[in-house]
Amino acid sequence: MIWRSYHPTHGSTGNGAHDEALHDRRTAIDELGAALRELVERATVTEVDAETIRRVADDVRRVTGPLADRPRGRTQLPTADDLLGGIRMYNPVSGTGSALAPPVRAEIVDGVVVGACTLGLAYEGPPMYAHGGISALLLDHMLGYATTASGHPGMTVRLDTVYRAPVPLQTPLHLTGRVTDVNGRKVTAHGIIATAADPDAILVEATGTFVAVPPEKAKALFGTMRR
Ligand SMILES: CCCCCCCCCCCCCCCC(=O)SCCNC(=O)CCNC(=O)[C@H](O)C(C)(C)COP(=O)(O)OP(=O)(O)OC[C@H]1O[C@@H](n2cnc3c(N)ncnc32)[C@H](O)[C@@H]1OP(=O)(O)O
Repeated sequence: MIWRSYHPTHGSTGNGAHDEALHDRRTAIDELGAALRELVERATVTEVDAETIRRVADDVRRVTGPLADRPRGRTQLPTADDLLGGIRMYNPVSGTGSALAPPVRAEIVDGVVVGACTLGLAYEGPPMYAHGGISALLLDHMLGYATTASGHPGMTVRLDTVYRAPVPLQTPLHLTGRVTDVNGRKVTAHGIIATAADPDAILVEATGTFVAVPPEKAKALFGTMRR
């Protein structure tokens, strides 16, 4: 069963005009995110001469100017986000507006979070393969998604990662995350990275411990957050 698809254009408030404007904003953010990811990837793989690189750097600085008009600080949520609905446009793993995210697409199939992405050369660690920290990032996200979807959201307090084989770049990947134990405030989850072509051959696996944040801690950590 597909329980939920994590896509930025989902969600409705019941207010037609507001929903349309929100949908349009998310679509625009999605478009800019895709363009930024293309820029990052092209800038990573290019072997053009230094003069061309400098010219592009100047051009990029010029075009980003209009985005500086209305910046938000760290206590302000993006207006396009829906925190409780799970829409985070700039999440560095799944956010379609993020230049850093692959982005991972994930959904719940029969109680397991199943994700897909392809990592470009911008994520390179050892030549031709993903940086180990990127694999840990993807798995932390998959496990966090699984704990949230199971009704036991929490923050990562521990992530044990086992690297069995290098993760190839420019190759469709298959990721999973599932909750394996709930013990009071503590939730344990497990996930893997494999290639889509051979999903049973585990390249990286991780076991994580997540802890529900008690109200007083939540207030101290997130109390200054505003829309
Ligand atoms: C609706 C559906 C939508 C679905 C769509 C959603 C998609 C959404 C995807 C998002 C996916 C994001 C996934 C990324 C998730 C992060 O990246 S979270 C960011 C990284 N993590 C952090 O910054 C957390 C830092 N840690 C902390 O702030 C504090 O530890 C916490 C979490 C607030 C807990 O503090 P505390 O309440 O003082 O906890 P404390 O009493 O010390 O410990 C509680 C229990 O945990 C245990 N514990 C604590 N630390 C550890 C440890 N390191 N190891 C083992 N046990 C530990 C303690 O022993 C204790 O156990 P018991 O004694 O109760 O048996």
